[in-house]
Amino acid sequence: MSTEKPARAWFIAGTDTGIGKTFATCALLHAARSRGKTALGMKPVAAGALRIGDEWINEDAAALRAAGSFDPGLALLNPCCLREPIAPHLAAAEEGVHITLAPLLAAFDALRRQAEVVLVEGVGGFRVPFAADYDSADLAVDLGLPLILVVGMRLGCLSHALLTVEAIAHRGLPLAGWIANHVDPAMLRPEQNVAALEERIPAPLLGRLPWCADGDPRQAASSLRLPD
Ligand SMILES: Nc1ncnc2c1ncn2[C@@H]1O[C@H](COP(=O)(O)OP(=O)(O)OP(=O)(O)O)[C@@H](O)[C@H]1O
Ligand SMILES: C[C@H](N)[C@H](N)CCCCCC(=O)O
Ligand SMILES: [Mg+2]
Repeated sequence: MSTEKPARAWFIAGTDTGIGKTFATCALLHAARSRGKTALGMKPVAAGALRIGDEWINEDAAALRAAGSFDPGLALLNPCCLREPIAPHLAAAEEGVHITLAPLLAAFDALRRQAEVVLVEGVGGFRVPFAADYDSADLAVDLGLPLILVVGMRLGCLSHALLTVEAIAHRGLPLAGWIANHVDPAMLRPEQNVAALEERIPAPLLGRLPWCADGDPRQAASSLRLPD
C-alpha cells in the first residue's frame, strides 16, 4: 500500500518506562482510525522479546501491530528488537549490536509512505542511551518529528514531566501536546496534579486516559484527540 503524501507523524515520549506510552499510542492509533485515517505504529528500538513461532517479537511491537490499520511487517515496525528487557545500550552490547540511525530512518521513511498517520514510540523516558554517542532523544531530533508526551500520573510525575518538557525544548523540538495517563488508581489529588501540569506545559492536553483494569486501547481512544 502506498499513499500519495507522507504521513503526519509524531514521536511519542514518556516520563518514564512503564507509564503507558504503548497504551496511549495504541489508543491514538484507534482514534486516528475512527476518523477514517490509515494509521501505523512504530517502535524503532525495543528491548525485551519473546520467541513466538519463528519470530522474536517485542510486546510493544505486537500491541502496535494489533492497533494499526494493517501489518506492515516487523522489519519496518520494529527494526531493532533486542532480546533482554534491560536498558537498550546494555542489551545491544550483549548482542554485539551497534544501534545507528540509518536503518531506523529507512524503516520510518518506508512506513511513512504507507499510511496517513504514523506514531513512533520511544523507549523508557525521553533520554535513554542507545550507544556511547547516541540516545533516544537524538533519535527524536533525527526523525525531526513533533512530540507527544505521555505523563504517567503518579506521585513524582510533576518533576519528571517538567524536566522532560525542558529537555524537548532544549533540543528545539516542537511539543504538539501531552496526555495524562492515570496509571495509579490510588493517586491522591489527581485533578490538581493535572491542573498543575496544564498551567506549566506550553502545549495542549490531548486527553486524559482513565485507569482501566482491562486496558483496552480501543475504548480509551474516545478520550483522546490527535494534535491539530
Ligand atoms: N490507563 C491505564 N490503566 C490501567 N493500566 C494501564 C494504563 N496505562 C497503562 N497501563 C498498564 O501499565 C503497564 C505499562 O504500560 P505500557 O506498556 O503502555 O508502558 P510504556 O510506557 O509503553 O512502557 P515501556 O517503557 O516498556 O515501553 C501495562 O501493563 C499497561 O496495560
Ligand atoms: C525493558 C523496558 N520495558 C523498556 N522498554 C526499556 C527501558 C529502558 C530504561 C532505561 C533507563 O532509563 O534506565
Ligand atoms: Mg511501551
